[in-house]
Amino acid sequence: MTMTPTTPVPPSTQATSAASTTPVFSVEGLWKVFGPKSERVPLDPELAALPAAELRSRTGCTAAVRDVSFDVRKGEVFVVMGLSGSGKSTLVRCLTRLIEPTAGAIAVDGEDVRAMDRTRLRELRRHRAAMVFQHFGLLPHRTVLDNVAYGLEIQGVGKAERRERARAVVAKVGLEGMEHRRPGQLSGGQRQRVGLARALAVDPEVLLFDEPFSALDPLIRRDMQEEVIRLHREEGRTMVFITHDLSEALKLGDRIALMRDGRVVQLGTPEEIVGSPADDYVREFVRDVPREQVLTVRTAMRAATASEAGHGPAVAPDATVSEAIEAVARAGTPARVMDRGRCLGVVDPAALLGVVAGTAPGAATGAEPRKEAV
Ligand SMILES: Nc1ncnc2c1ncn2[C@@H]1O[C@H](COP(=O)(O)OP(=O)(O)OP(=O)(O)O)[C@@H](O)[C@H]1O
Repeated sequence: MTMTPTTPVPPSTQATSAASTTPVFSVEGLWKVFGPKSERVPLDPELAALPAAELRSRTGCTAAVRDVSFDVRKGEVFVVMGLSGSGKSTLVRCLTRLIEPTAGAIAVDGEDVRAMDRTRLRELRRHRAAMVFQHFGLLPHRTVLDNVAYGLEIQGVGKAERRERARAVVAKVGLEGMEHRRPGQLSGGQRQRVGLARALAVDPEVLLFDEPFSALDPLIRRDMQEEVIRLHREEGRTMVFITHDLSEALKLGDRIALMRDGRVVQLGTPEEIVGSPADDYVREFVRDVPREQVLTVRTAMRAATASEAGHGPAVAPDATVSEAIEAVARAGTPARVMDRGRCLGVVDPAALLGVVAGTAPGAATGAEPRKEAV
C-alpha cells in the first residue's frame, strides 16, 4: 500500500501489525518419542502411524508428541489442553528444550531453538521464557522477597536492584506485607503467587505455566485465574498455559490447542472449539459447556430489516449470546449488533435460544471447523 505524507499510520497501529506477524514461538512438525532408538519413529511412516499401544509393544517407545505444528502469537494466551498423558507437559518443555525434541523445528522470535548452544539456551530459559510450575519450586528457608529475587540473583543482578524489583512484583501479585514470610507460612494460593512473582521478576517475553493452579482449591483457583487475566490485560505479556481443565482453558485462552495422544486435534479460539468441534472427540469434550457463555452473537446474527436497524438495544460483536439474551429480555425486542456505529445485524429470541439448544446454524454440532492457521 502506498502511503501519502498526509495519511500517516499511527505508531500504535504499526507496532501492532508488525508484532502480530512475528510469532513468539513457531513449532513445525515437532515429535518427542521416549524409548530406545526413538529417532527412527518420526522417520518411518509405518511406525509414525501406529496407535500408542502398538507402537509401544513393537518398539518399546512412547510418542508423547506427534507431528505438532503451531505458532504462539505475540501477546496471546495460548492454552495447551488435554487429558492426563496427552502430551501437554512434554510439548511445552520441548519449547525451551527442558526436554530434547526428537524431530521437528522450533523457533523463538525466528531463532532456531534446536541450534542453540548451552549458553544461549540458558539465556532463553532465564530471560525470555520463564516457567511457573504446579509445585511452586520455592526455597523453604528464604523469605518471599528472596524467593522472588532468586531468578534475578541467578542473572547476576545486584542485591539492591533485585530487592527493589522483587518488591514491585510482590506488590503486583497482591502479596504486599508478606515479603518477610517463609513459604511454610503461606497458603497454597499465596505460594502460587510467589511462584508467579518469581517468574515475572525476570521480565520474560513469555510466561510458560505448567498446570499452575491444579493443586489449589476451587475458590483460590478462581482468584488465581482472575489474577492471570488481570496481569495479561495490564501487561499484554505472551503466555502459554497448560491445563487439563476445559473451563480454565475457555476462560483464559485466546486460542486453545486441544491434544489427544500426542497430537493437536483442534487449534482454535474457545468459540471455534465449542461452536465447531473438529471431530467426535472434541464434540464429546465440549458437550457440557454452556454454549451461550462462550459463543458470541455473531453465531446467531441475521441481517436487520430497515426498521430493526434503527432501534433496539445494542450489543458489541464480541458480546456473548448470554449477554445478548439479557439485553433482549430487558428490551423485549431483538438486539442490534453494533460495530463502531454500524449495525452488522440483529439477534432475536429464536436465534439466541437456538444457540442454547445447540440447533442454531453455525452452532450445529456437525458444522465444519473454521480453518485456523496452525
Ligand atoms: N520421561 C519419560 N519417559 C517415558 N515416557 C514418558 C516420559 N515422560 C512422559 N512420558 C509419557 O509421555 C506421554 C505424555 O506425557 P505428558 O506428561 O507430556 O502428558 P500430560 O498431558 O502433561 O499429562 P499430565 O496432565 O498428567 O501431566 C505419557 O504417555 C507419558 O507416560
